[in-house]
Amino acid sequence: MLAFANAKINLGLNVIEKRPDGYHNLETIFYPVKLYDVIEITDAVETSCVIKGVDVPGDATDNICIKAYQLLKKDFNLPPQQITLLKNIPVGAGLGGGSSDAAFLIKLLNQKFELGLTDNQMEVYAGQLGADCPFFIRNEPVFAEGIGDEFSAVDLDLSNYFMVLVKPEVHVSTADAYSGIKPIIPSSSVKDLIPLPLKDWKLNLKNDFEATVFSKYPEIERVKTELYHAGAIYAAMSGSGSCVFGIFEEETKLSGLEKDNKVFYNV
Ligand SMILES: C[C@@](CO)(OP(=O)(O)O)[C@H](O)COP(=O)(O)OP(=O)(O)OC[C@H]1O[C@@H](n2ccc(N)nc2=O)[C@H](O)[C@@H]1O
Ligand SMILES: Nc1ncnc2c1ncn2[C@@H]1O[C@H](COP(=O)(O)OP(=O)(O)O)[C@@H](O)[C@H]1O
Repeated sequence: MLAFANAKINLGLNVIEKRPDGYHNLETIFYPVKLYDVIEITDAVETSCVIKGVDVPGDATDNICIKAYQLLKKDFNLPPQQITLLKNIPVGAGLGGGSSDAAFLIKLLNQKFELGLTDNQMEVYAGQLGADCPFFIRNEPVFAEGIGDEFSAVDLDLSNYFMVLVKPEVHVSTADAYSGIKPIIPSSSVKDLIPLPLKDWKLNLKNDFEATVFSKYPEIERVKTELYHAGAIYAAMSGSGSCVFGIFEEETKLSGLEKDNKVFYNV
């Protein structure tokens, strides 16, 4: 049985406060994008994870897919599975690839073994694997609050635009990005800015991680600048980086950017 686990981008991201548990309350829009990992589960003698494609740091036995399987196995009598992951989503990119793999594996296991879990129940399991994971259960554009796990619907459809993702070689650790941030209550909520015409996002919609991440890795800021030079209506870093996305009205080619970066078109 197969699943196609897509990436996400963040449209606006305000880090509001640090919580007593060390996590941060934030507000952002999660928007699914058409860049996919492929996950296959098959019955096996022993549970294992085989990874192909993009290199994932660490041992396959520590992969978040194994953690997702073990989490459900605690509550359900699951037979051993071979999990084959074809990794296409860049790692440490702010695209939520690992979180998506975990959420889609929960959905696959629920379907294959007819566990009868509702979306709400799967979101609770996903939340135990990472703050970003619950979003990928319903996988629809949402305004997210709390640690990124409290959702409200948002009416947003970018399918008439062209989206370009650029992944600079540098890898940004999410925990490091949060530790470099000074939380602040924003003057305007992302929720109130998103209904603005797209051409006004550039001056209004910000990602709080950009200042500290750009000062440490100027090459990421250069990518954002180049996307604007190429005609993007809006460009920003996704999440804690290092991926930068550009939204265009017309199809575009960015010949200069392909040299030092991985570029994905029309995702
Ligand atoms: C920044 C965001 C924005 O969407 O995405 P990415 O850029 O990583 O994709 C998320 O908040 C990342 O969520 P996720 O990547 O699932 O985080 P986790 O694995 O749960 O946590 C990694 C580390 O980030 C910090 N963390 C994460 C989420 C949060 N709301 N506050 C935090 O302080 C904690 O230090 C935690 O130990
Ligand atoms: N299936 C997986 N895909 C990607 N990363 C994984 C996976 N399993 C575990 N990881 C670990 O999670 C970390 C964050 O991964 P990822 O979700 O790609 O980043 P981000 O939070 O920036 O979107 C990586 O450093 C990686 O070692």
